[in-house]
Amino acid sequence: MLLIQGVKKGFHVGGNRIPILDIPRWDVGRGEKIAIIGPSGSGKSTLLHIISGILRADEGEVHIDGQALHRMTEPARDSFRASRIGYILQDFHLIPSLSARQNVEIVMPAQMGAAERRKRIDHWFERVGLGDRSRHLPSQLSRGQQQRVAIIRALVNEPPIVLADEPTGSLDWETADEVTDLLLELCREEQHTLIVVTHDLNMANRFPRRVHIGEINQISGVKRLAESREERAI
Ligand SMILES: Nc1ncnc2c1ncn2[C@@H]1O[C@H](COP(=O)(O)OP(=O)(O)OP(=O)(O)O)[C@@H](O)[C@H]1O
Repeated sequence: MLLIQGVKKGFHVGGNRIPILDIPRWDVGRGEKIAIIGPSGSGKSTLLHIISGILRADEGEVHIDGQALHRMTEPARDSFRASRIGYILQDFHLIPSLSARQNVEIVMPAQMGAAERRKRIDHWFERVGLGDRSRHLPSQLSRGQQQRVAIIRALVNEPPIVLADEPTGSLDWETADEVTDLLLELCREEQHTLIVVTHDLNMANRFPRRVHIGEINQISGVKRLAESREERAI
């Protein structure tokens, strides 16, 4: 479902290229649920950005669901992301002036009829236990409830792959556990592939597969520093 091959990514800072990712090959099967763990600055978010097409790798290939992301133009990647990838962030990124249900509705296909849209939204809000809250503004919801709305928004278009960057990072531990269980449950029901980046070992331990970023990425912090020094010396 996901294949990354020969991917390299670096950032230019002050005239030097700092290598961040060097991934010979990483394969993820359809429906897998994976938690990626590893130290701060080791490239976990950068990896998610490359999988989602927000960032382009300097070299290498990214295939999702049979599509070659690395060959797409930026607008094509944007539209692929909108329709085929669910993305969940630590800070929810809900639009404050829209109700919870409107925050979901804006990502749904424009050609879908109003009645069908309403039915799907009602179903999802019931499913995550927010049946009576869908007309509330984000500011009227708790953080855990806001993350549930963000989860609906990520899943409502039935993307084959769901990516989450620290989805429990701003929740207390009890709410974090609830949100983790809900996310895993929904992704199991719908057979989504789920890749989560997290510092929360409690969250990671709930996943059937945990991967340390060092198993995927050949560049460690020490190597990164050494390589940027070498490049500076040339
Ligand atoms: N746009 C950018 N320009 C320069 N350097 C960047 C840029 N984005 C990320 N970096 C650097 O790339 C490295 C990896 O960042 P990334 O956010 O992927 O790490 P991470 O493992 O997700 O960290 P954390 O766990 O703290 O979120 C860091 O050293 C960061 O400073």
